[in-house]
Amino acid sequence: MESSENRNALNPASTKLRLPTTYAATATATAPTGLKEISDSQSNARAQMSSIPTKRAANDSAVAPPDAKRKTLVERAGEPIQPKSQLPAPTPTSAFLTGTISGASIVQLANARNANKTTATALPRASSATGHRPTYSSTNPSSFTKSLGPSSRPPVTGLRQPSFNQPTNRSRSISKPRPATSMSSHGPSRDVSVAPTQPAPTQPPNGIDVDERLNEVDAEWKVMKEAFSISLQDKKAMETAVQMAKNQVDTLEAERQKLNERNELLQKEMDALRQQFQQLTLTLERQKMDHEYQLQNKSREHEHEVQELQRKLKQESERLQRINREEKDAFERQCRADLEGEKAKAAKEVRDLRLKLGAEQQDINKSLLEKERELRQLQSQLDDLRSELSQEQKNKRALQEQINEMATTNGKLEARNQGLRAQIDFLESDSKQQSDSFAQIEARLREALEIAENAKQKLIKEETERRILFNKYQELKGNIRVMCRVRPALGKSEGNEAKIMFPDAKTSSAQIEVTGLEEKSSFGNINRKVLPFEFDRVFAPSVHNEEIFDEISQLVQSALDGYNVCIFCYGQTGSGKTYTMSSPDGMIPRATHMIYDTITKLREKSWTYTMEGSFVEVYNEELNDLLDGSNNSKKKLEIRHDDVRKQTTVLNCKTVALDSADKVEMMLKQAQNNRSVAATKANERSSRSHSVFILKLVGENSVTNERCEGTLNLVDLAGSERLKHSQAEGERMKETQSINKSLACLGDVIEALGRGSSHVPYRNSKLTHLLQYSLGGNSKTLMFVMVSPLEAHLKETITSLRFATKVHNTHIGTAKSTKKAIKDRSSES
Ligand SMILES: Nc1ncnc2c1ncn2[C@@H]1O[C@H](COP(=O)(O)OP(=O)(O)OP(=O)(O)O)[C@@H](O)[C@H]1O
Repeated sequence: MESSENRNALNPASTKLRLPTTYAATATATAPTGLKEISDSQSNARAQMSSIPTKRAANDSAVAPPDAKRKTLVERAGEPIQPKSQLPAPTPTSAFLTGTISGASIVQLANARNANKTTATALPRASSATGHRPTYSSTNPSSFTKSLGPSSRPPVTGLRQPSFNQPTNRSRSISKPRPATSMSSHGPSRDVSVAPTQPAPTQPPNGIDVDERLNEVDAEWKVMKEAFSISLQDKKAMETAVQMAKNQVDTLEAERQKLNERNELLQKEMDALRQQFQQLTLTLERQKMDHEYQLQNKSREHEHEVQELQRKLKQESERLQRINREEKDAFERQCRADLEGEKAKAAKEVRDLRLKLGAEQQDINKSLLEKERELRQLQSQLDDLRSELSQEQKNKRALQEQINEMATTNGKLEARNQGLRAQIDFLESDSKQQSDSFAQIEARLREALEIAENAKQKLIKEETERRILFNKYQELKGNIRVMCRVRPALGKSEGNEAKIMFPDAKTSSAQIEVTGLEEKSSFGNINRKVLPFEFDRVFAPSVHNEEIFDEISQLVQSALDGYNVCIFCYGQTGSGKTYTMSSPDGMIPRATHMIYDTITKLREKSWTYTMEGSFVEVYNEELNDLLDGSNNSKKKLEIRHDDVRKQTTVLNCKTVALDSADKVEMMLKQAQNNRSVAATKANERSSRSHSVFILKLVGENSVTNERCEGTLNLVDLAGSERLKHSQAEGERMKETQSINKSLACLGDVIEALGRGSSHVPYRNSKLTHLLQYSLGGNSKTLMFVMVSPLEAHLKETITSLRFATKVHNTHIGTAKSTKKAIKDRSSES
């Protein structure tokens, strides 16, 4: 792509305009690149050229302005060199100017020319004015060329003719031959033009010294010659530059031509394209019209098609609706037929089922009869087992007697052995008779030992059998048993006693009848209902703890046999729970004493037992260790269950190894002190928490390698009185609410166990969570419902008895149905 500068340079018009100022442009270094390159090759000329315009300018200012038509040196340099014959005859002015281009001599010559123009006589005046004498002798300024020729040279009188070829001493420097270049570059006409510079020696009229004049002329000549030489050099450089410019112009002209041609071509192409465009526009217009026409046609066609399709669709839709209606009718007919068939089939099935049910009903009745028979058999079995048990107990006693006998026999034998040994010693020195008697004695001794060993083995076997039978017996009695105990009135200060009927000691009845509160009938009569309640056993106020314990000792035995046993006392405040459980002759001390005795006896049967006790309370749904007196360092107790061993442990709870009976008493005392006690209006010193005495029993038999792990839980529940009755407030009210909630949870758990529910809500309260493995399952539970004998407590007594009845009705075993029947009667009455 060409730059704008180059494009300008290539413009012929601009080039033409610039050409006259080439030198000035060169001096200011703004010439086009082509020119600059050319000038660079002419370094010498360029240096001189640069000075030329300055000189010329100086001359122009000094010399009169030239004729307007006259061409400048540069212009003329651009002109082609004409043959000599064509050259115009140089005017004196031009010849003069050609010879004197620069320097002060030119000014002088100009002055001289002006002087010549005016008058020939003015020359001396002018010379005198300038201080120089005129160098021209010619009086005809209009024919300057003629004066240059040798022929025209005027003769010099009395003077030696100056010769250019033979210079005199004065003009030695001038007469030196000019350089060949200088000479050769100028034609002969130039030589001719120089000739007029030789002044014709004239004799001045006023007698001026000719030699002096000649010297002056020589000097002037010399100056002129030098100026001429410089001018020639300038001319040559200019010619070269002009030539180059011409070349450049030619090149540019050629370029311009090319560009013109190209421009024309492009113009033509543009015209062609314009024509093409017009044609295309026309074509497009035509095509557009065609398309629009086609589009309209298509649109019309599509409209027709759409109308056709809509018509077809309508027809198809009507056809499908018709088919659908027909199918629907057919399907409805089919469905009705099927329904009728199904109905008939179902009626037949109903008839069959009725027949079948009748048969099944008969079967059920039969099986019911059979069950009743089985029940009777079981009852008789139970009786048999009971008799067996009594028999076994008799056997046991007999065996025990036998063992005792054997032990005495063994002692006797031992004594006899001792005697025999003495006899042996005595008879040691004796003969054969002595040794025979000794052998006899030894054999008898072995026999006696063998009998003793057999008796022991039999005893162990009997013990195992006894355990099995005992457990069966316990199971038959029911795994949840409820007994009722009514405490005696402590004095008249307590108030009137309620009317309670107890069972006759001679009968096996376990029914208690409580005469209820006064009720006013609709006729205004005052009635008192008699409310009967039946439990596994009822203890009258006269019954002591000893007799109570006799009843529960079997459960303690079960704990020793490896069962989890839970005995708890339930009842309102002051009904005798703590008395029954923790008094000095209560269940806890008696149980531990019994356990000690049994453990000691069981040692003979190769059973070794360890016993650990802990005592905790549940207060406001929080577990507290009753054996840890230091309240500050109390750690939070956590319940952990071992699902495999069915055992419960309380983390961070103090456990005491009960290796002596004294430790139990100490433990109970400490627990009593630590137990949360608070005063309520219902009882002066009332326990407001549930206390649980946990006895862990682990037994191992070294002979049979048996191991048993049982737990005995003796629970003293908090008072069960209702919130309204207790008139508790603030903290007491919170305690009472908490107690009631946990007792309700206990009832729910027992109820769920009785129903055989898959989910037993043990976790609903801390108490039931703690006793999880001692309530239900394979464990044995006994609940004592404690009753106050006072009239004032009658309402609470009835509530407690109803709760206990509910628990009692969850009995598992053969007695359950009987008890249920009794319960139904009681509720009816
Ligand atoms: N069988 C009984 N023979 C003699 N006195 C009894 C008998 N039962 C309870 N008592 C006495 O009755 C009072 C209240 O008994 P106890 O403290 O055992 O009641 P409680 O139900 O444990 O009350 P709380 O739940 O408030 O502890 C005590 O003085 C106790 O000695």
